[in-house]
Order: sequence, then C-alpha cells, then structure tokens
Amino acid sequence: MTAIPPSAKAPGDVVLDFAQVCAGYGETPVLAGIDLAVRRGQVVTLLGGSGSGKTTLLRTATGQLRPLAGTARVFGQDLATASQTQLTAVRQRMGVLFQQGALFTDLDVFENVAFPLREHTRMGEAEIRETVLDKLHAVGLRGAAALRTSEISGGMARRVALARAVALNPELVLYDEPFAGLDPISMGVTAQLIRHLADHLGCASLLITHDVRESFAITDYAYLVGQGELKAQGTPAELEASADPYVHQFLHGEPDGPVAFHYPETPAFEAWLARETRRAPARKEGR
Ligand SMILES: Nc1ncnc2c1ncn2[C@@H]1O[C@H](COP(=O)(O)OP(=O)(O)OP(=O)(O)O)[C@@H](O)[C@H]1O
Repeated sequence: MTAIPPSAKAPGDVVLDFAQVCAGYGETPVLAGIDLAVRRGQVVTLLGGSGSGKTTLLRTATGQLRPLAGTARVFGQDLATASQTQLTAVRQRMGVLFQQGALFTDLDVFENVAFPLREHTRMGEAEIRETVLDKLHAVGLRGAAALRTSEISGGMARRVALARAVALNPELVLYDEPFAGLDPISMGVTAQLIRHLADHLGCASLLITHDVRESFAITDYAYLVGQGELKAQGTPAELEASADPYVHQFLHGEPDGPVAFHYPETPAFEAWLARETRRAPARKEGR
C-alpha cells in the first residue's frame, strides 16, 4: 500500500469521515479497514475495479448499510448509532446521483427538479420556479425545462438528475458512476459540472468511478480500493507517480498484474459446485 498521509489538501471541514470502516452485507465484509475523509469544497474520488465494493461504501455513507465495524460519520453524526430521524436529517443535507439517475417518467424536466423542493421545503411557486431554473441553468438545461423525459437523451437525463440531486443545496454530494454510458464529450461535460458544482455550492463531493482519466481531471484527492481493502490514496499526481504495481496496473488499464480479473471462488462456490456435480448424473438418469 502506498503510504501517503491523508488530507494532503484540506480546504475545509471534514464532512464525511470513515475510520477503520468494515462494510458489507449480512456478516460478510466486502471492504475492511477503510479510512477516508471528504472535506467541504473537495472533490474526492473513490476508484476501484468492478465488484471492488465502491457502491457498498456509498450505501454505507448514506446509512443504507450500517458499518460492520469501525466508525462512519457524516456531518459528525455516527451512522451506526443514528436513529431513523437522525438518518433522515443527515440525508436531507446530502444529494445522491444514483448510477441509473432514474427520473420520474410521468413528470417533465422542471417537475423532476422541483420534486425535492416540493417534498422537503415550504417554498412558494415563484421561489420554486427560480430555484429550479437556476439549477437547470447550472447543468446547461434551462431551455429544456418544459420537455418530457421521453424527449431528452440519456446524457441530458443524467444532467437533469444532477440538477435534482443538488436542488436542496446539499453540503455533500455522492456520485455513483456518473460517467457510465456517456459519450466522451458528455463525460467531460459531466466531470466539469461536478467540479463547477463543488466550487459553486462549496459542497463536499465523493465520486465513485472506475474512470481514471475523467475523474483525475477534477479530483483533489483519490482513494483506490481492491481485494477487500484500501490499496492506495493520494492526489492524482501522487498516484500517477506511484511505483506500486497494483496502482500502476489500475491507472494504466493493463491486463496483467496483481489486479484480479476473476471473482474469487469461495467455499460457498465450492459447496454449490459439488452439489451441482452430484446432481448432474441424477438429472441425466431422470430423462
Ligand atoms: N445486496 C447485496 N447482497 C450481497 N452481496 C452484494 C450485494 N450487492 C453487492 N454485493 C457484493 O458486494 C461486492 C461489491 O459490490 P459493489 O456493487 O459494491 O461493487 P462496485 O465496486 O460498486 O462494482 P461495479 O463497479 O461493478 O458497480 C460484490 O462482490 C457483490 O457481489
């Protein structure tokens, strides 16, 4: 693991703070010993291969999954011990752009962005109109306000979802694979938009992706996870200069090296295979 001290860049207060977090499903940890911090105004990237546990960490940050061990704090609130009311209060200060960025198909673009304002504030119509148009302007889609969701492209839909995610001026925005399925220009535009929103709103941003190029163009600090642990951390320049073979292979997309391609064959898989192998002749006889 590359030994680089955390918080190489510290522009503001810590908004999200993981200390030795172990995250996973049921009793099974996907990632263990995760130390991670995101500060106000910072764009932090969490990199990792397919299935490395990035979404699992995001679910832990939203309180959807409780940490199996360690401490996960958002706005100083310990998520492991938070009541439902406290979790709701934390989530109201947080915007999440989900991988699918699902919009409500029965609402037009304007109403999609207005939705959280109508749900969580007492704003009047004039203030809602002004806020929604301002957020749509920030993502370059003010002129698309009246369009139905069936009339916009996939890339535009992602930007509308982004405008909706920041409608309540969140202090923390979590992005789950914001570049997935976008063409190179839309990717670049989305990346600049994430940076712009972080600078403009002063929010803390955690970007979950396996796209090194796009994320490094806008990132202050990055973490690389793999093989169930934190493999490396640092500024993009520090990671690019790393001699660690795992970091080097991941950053350069090389097919050979320590980054595993195969999903591990667990004892549960071996037991399933033994059962299937025993059943196969019986199936044949039964024919
Ligand atoms: N609901 C679930 N229950 C049990 N295991 C799960 C669940 N969701 C994901 N996993 C497992 O957790 C591991 C990490 O998955 P996760 O979705 O966090 O990875 P990821 O890094 O986000 O992957 P990708 O980049 O492919 O989206 C995988 O081995 C996956 O099989």
